Amino acid sequence: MQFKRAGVIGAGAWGTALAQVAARAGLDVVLQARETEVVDSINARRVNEAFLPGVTLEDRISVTGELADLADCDVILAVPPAQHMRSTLTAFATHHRAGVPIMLCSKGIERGTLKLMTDVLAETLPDAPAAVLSGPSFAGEVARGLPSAVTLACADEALGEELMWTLSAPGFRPYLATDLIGAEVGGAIKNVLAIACGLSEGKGLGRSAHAAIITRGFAEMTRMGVALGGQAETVAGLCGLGDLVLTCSSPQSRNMSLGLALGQGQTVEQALAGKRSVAEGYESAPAVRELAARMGVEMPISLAVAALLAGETTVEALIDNLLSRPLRAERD
Ligand SMILES: NC(=O)C1=CN([C@@H]2O[C@H](COP(=O)(O)OP(=O)(O)OC[C@H]3O[C@@H](n4cnc5c(N)ncnc54)[C@H](O)[C@@H]3O)[C@@H](O)[C@H]2O)C=CC1
Ligand SMILES: O=C(CO)COP(=O)(O)O
Repeated sequence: MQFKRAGVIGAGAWGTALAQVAARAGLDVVLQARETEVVDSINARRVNEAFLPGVTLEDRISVTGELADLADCDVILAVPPAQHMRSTLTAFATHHRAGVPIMLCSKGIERGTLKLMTDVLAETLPDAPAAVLSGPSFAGEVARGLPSAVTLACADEALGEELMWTLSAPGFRPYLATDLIGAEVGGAIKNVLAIACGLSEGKGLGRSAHAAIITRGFAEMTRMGVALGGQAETVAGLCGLGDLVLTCSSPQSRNMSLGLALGQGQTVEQALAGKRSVAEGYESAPAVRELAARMGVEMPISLAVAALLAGETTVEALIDNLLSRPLRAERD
């Protein structure tokens, strides 16, 4: 099978950037937006002013408000915020044709159910072949054509290979994997850890603390990935370590900048006020905390962030607590 027409569900920054990638890769692209203003803005000026200002969209991209307009697409990229993945896929179910693969491009764990996005897909569109696209990739950079590399995971190797070739574009390099769980876990947890890095930055704790959070955070991410049935080597790839390094290192990240604001003394409400864009770490932190308890996985940094976001501790107490944990072997 050769893919020719891609449907992108969700015209936030990342959905719009991925529409650019698919168009540059030679596909015709139908981008579905929830907001009429986004449809109008792209139709009138070829720009998604609300979520990805300053980037002129490729001619091959058409925009629609209707999921029904994606019914004739032969591959679907699902890019809503993770907490809306279930409702989005449920709404799309009547338009999905059997066998059309769904590539999950969102990063998070569903609150309440503690499910990964592949679980949500299996429950809402059980006949859809699943793939996961995740890695270090800021939407603005990707949309402008700057180079990036991501993990593309698909249990069906032949389909994965086809999707890899289909989506590769100048400057956009998908690397294949078969381990969907490993590919998903890193992307969900790195957002929580990026908030911790932002806190450290906001408090002026220095570069050494920053590197310690990334490294010990990576240990947390790996433990959870393996506990859920993923492979450590997948978590060590672009979708895990790679994305952790990116997201923890730039205030371009919504998650890191949320942590930065909290570290500089803002409340959670102040830091999130007026924001239309999603900080997935804020959304997933309670689920990560519950999952860690359920699976018996030690994740002190992630849990500390979850407690702070829930108003159960202060930034100062969080730092004191983490620094006074018992000393231990690094590999444990
Ligand atoms: N922005 C980026 O650089 C990257 C984002 N991602 C992931 O992509 C996913 C989407 O994020 P962005 O595109 O950045 O979003 P965004 O923050 O730019 O925009 C918010 C999105 O949420 C949607 N939305 C709001 N309420 C909704 C509802 N009730 N149901 C469905 N959708 C609703 C809006 O339509 C909009 O598409 C997230 O999981 C994010 O982690 C992944 C890689 C890069
Ligand atoms: O996932 C991302 C980069 O890979 C985007 O990070 P933020 O959601 O923190 O902006």
